[in-house]
Amino acid sequence: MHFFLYKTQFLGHKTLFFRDILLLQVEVSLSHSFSFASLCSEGMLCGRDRPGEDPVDWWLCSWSDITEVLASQRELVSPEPRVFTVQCSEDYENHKRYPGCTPQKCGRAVADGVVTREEAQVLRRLAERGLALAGSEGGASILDLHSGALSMGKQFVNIYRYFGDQIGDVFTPEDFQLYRDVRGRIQAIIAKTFGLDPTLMYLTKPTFFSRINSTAAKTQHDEYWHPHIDKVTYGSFDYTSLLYLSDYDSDFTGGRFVFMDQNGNRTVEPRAGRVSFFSSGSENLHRVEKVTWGTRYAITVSFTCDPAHAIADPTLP
Ligand SMILES: O=C(O)CCC(=O)C(=O)O
Ligand SMILES: [Fe+2]
Repeated sequence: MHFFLYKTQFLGHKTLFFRDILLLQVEVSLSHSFSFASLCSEGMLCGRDRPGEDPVDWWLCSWSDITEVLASQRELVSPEPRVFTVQCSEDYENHKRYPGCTPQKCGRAVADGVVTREEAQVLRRLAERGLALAGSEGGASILDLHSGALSMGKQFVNIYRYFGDQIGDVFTPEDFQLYRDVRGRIQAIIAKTFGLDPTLMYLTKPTFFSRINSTAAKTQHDEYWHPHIDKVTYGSFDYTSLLYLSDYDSDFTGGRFVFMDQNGNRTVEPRAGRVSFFSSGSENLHRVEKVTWGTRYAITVSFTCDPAHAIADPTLP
């Protein structure tokens, strides 16, 4: 159950986190003709929080727990992606527009025909070797081949600097070629699905491998499960994609990806070789369920429309 708080003074909105609960604070001006029912939309249960106590009214809302599976691990979504259109949020209006790239059509899609399971296995082994060099003390570790960031204990090190000469024994030029090739195919399918010019989309940071297991979090970096909006969390993102490198239910349990819509949850079950992609604004609020058993590998591959935020493909030093 997700709880939302509304405050009666419309000055904007912000999202706050409290443990696993997302608090969405919407302030509505008293002069604004305001019907609470219009905020408390479909599927939500609302009530007044601490009535009479606060000079400003707070409303506590819970969103429905109805869950729809957009793609289960067992099915193969191929050759065409399965596309779900959603209305774009206003997030993009506060940013410079880049014709041919800025989302005009928003939504989410799942495609199993872009990356083969064999390719996913090669990338997973790459992630396993890289992350075996260090890793977080908590349950979530990352490896960013672009910046070199690698989780180590409670912090990060630069894998290229820290492991210098050893890097050639861990990654091969063929691994990096596959990584670049796969990111190009993901870029192409996002462009085709959303009607974009692929040459006007740029890879952005962070783009990283993740390894998640059920070990308890030791620092905030390990808390991957909070609901979030990628454009808010990471700034430059316009399109997010996830390439899954392991299978829900056989390699790990928990760890499903959840879109948190106003009228319920919509999940994508990870499947090795599955690419899930979506526009990065608040139309795609999401979270990852806690992993309860096993190890989950994925790559977050992010794209921006702003050339100033572009990053280059990684190369071996
Ligand atoms: O690994 C996933 O399924 C999602 C990760 C995510 O939400 C993110 O990297 O922003
Ligand atoms: Fe995310």
